[in-house]
This record gives sequence, C-alpha cells and structure tokens, in this order.
Amino acid sequence: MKSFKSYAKVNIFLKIADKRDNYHELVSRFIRVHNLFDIMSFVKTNKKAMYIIGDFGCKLESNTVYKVYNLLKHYKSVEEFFKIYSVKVEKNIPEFAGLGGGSSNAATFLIMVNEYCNLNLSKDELCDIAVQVGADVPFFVYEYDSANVRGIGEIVEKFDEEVLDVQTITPKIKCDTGKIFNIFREKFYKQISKEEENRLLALSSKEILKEFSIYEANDLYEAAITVEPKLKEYEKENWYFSGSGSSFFKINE
Ligand SMILES: C[C@@](CO)(OP(=O)(O)O)[C@H](O)COP(=O)(O)OP(=O)(O)OC[C@H]1O[C@@H](n2ccc(N)nc2=O)[C@H](O)[C@@H]1O
Ligand SMILES: Nc1ncnc2c1ncn2[C@@H]1O[C@H](COP(=O)(O)OP(=O)(O)O)[C@@H](O)[C@H]1O
Repeated sequence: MKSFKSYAKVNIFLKIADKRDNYHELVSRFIRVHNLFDIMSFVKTNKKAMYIIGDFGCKLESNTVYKVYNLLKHYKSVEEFFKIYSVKVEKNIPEFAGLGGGSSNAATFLIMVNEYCNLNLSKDELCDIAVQVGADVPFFVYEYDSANVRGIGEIVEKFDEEVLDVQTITPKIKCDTGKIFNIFREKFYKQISKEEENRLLALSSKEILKEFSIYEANDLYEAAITVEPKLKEYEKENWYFSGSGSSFFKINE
C-alpha cells in the first residue's frame, strides 16, 4: 500500500489581528518543510477496531488522527475499512514544537481516508472537518507549499513563491500554546493594522524575513520567552521562531 508524507510547517511571520472569545485571530504565512515529515500508511492488522501504530506523547483518544476517525466513522465504508486496516505513523516531527506535527497527521489521514474509502469529499469539505480537529489542520489539507492563513486557521489562501530550503532546531522545551497566548493577551497584546496586514500578505517569505527581526516576525515570541526564558539561549542571527514554539528555523540560500 502507498505511503504518504505528512510534512511539518513553519510560520514565516505570525501576527495577531483580533480576539475571538478565548482565541486569537491570526495573520500568518505558513510554509511546508520539505525535509521534515512523518510517514503514514495503512497496514492490514484485522484488529476489528480503529488502531494507530506509532510513538505518541498522548493517549489514543487525544490523538488528532483518532479525532478525525471519530468525525468520519459514520461512513459505513470507513467503519468497515478500519476493522481490517490500522494506520501507521512513523514519527519524525518533534511534538510540542510549533511545527504542526499533530495537525499535519490529522490532515494527511483525512486525505488518505478520502482516497481509500472513496468518500469523494472536496478540499473545502475536508477543510470543514479539519477545523473541528485543530487550527492548523486546514493548511495541511490544501497541501500548499506556501499559504497565507487567517482567522483561527480556517482561511487558507495559496501563495505562489519558490519552495524554500528550511532548517529547523527544536530545543527540548515544551511550549504550552494556551499559556503563551494568555501571557501575550495580558502583557504584550497588540493588533496588526489592516494596511500592514495587506502589505505582508503580498510579500514573499524571503522579503519578509529580510525586513524583520525574530521579535517583529512573530508576535508570540516575547510571550514565549517570558513563559520559557531558556528559549532565549537559542536566539541567533537569521533564525526565526515558529508558531508558539519551541522550534527555531532559518532559510538556507
Ligand atoms: C498559533 C499556532 C500557529 O501555527 O501555533 P503552533 O501550535 O503551531 O505552535 C497554532 O495556530 C495554534 O493552534 P493549536 O496548536 O491547534 O492550538 P489549540 O491547541 O487549539 O489551542 C490551545 C490554546 O491556545 C489558545 N489559542 C490557540 C489558537 C489561537 N488562534 N488563539 C488562541 O488563543 C487558546 O487559549 C487555546 O485554548
Ligand atoms: N498525531 C499526533 N502527532 C503528534 N502529536 C499529537 C498527535 N495527536 C495529538 N498530539 C498531541 O498534540 C499536542 C501538540 O502536538 P503538535 O501538533 O505536534 O505540536 P505543535 O502544535 O506545537 O506543533 C501534543 O500534546 C501531542 O501529544
């Protein structure tokens, strides 16, 4: 059976546009990291119930892949398929890393089930399911190399640009996304203007990084180093911060 690459992402820039209840609306450029991916496949196990093979730092019920399964199991073809097949995930993307590993697995699983169980769902229909699992899942469903992402993550627009060579490092620090957003809201809250938003969304990723420091590119960075001061030890010239961390990245020429 075919195997599927489930890529990591980095946020070239991440700005906050507004508050929405307990969440924050983002304006961000997401790009896929071509040299960092998990490998997913279906394997015949005859387990009679949905099973995920792989090393995860969470229980089955919390796994993003399992959450997708729960949203699809009302399809008879899906229920029948997982009596015979299990899904295998070979993990390479570090967890709690700001690289979207869990979200990427959820999206890849949606794409795999859509194909193997003949659901014939369009990308937009898959996206409606994706948003119920996590903010970053829609980006991965569209399989764009580069995209502008807005809202809580549900608005994804392809951005045409060269594919970049991204290098990442992930300090062994578990960044708690919720805590970082809370500190951001309490201590560092600011909103990007509509004018600046439109300007950034039109610039290439390279142009943005040439112009911005790590602090300017990612609104969550100051909050992240407040919560996890050790992160600052990894600050280096031309390195940037992805999502709510803890990964840093650089673009190789
Ligand atoms: C900010 C990003 C950018 O890529 O960070 P990373 O996860 O990649 O680091 C993501 O959108 C994160 O999405 P995700 O990781 O799915 O967040 P969740 O688990 O849903 O959210 C955990 C908590 O963070 C806060 N939260 C999350 C997303 C958001 N747009 N606004 C928020 O305020 C909420 O308090 C929420 O309860
Ligand atoms: N399939 C999965 N792969 C990785 N992590 C997962 C998965 N499903 C759920 N998780 C959980 O999601 C949380 C964050 O995962 P991840 O998406 O890898 O990090 P981040 O959001 O920082 O990029 C962790 O609590 C992890 O245990």
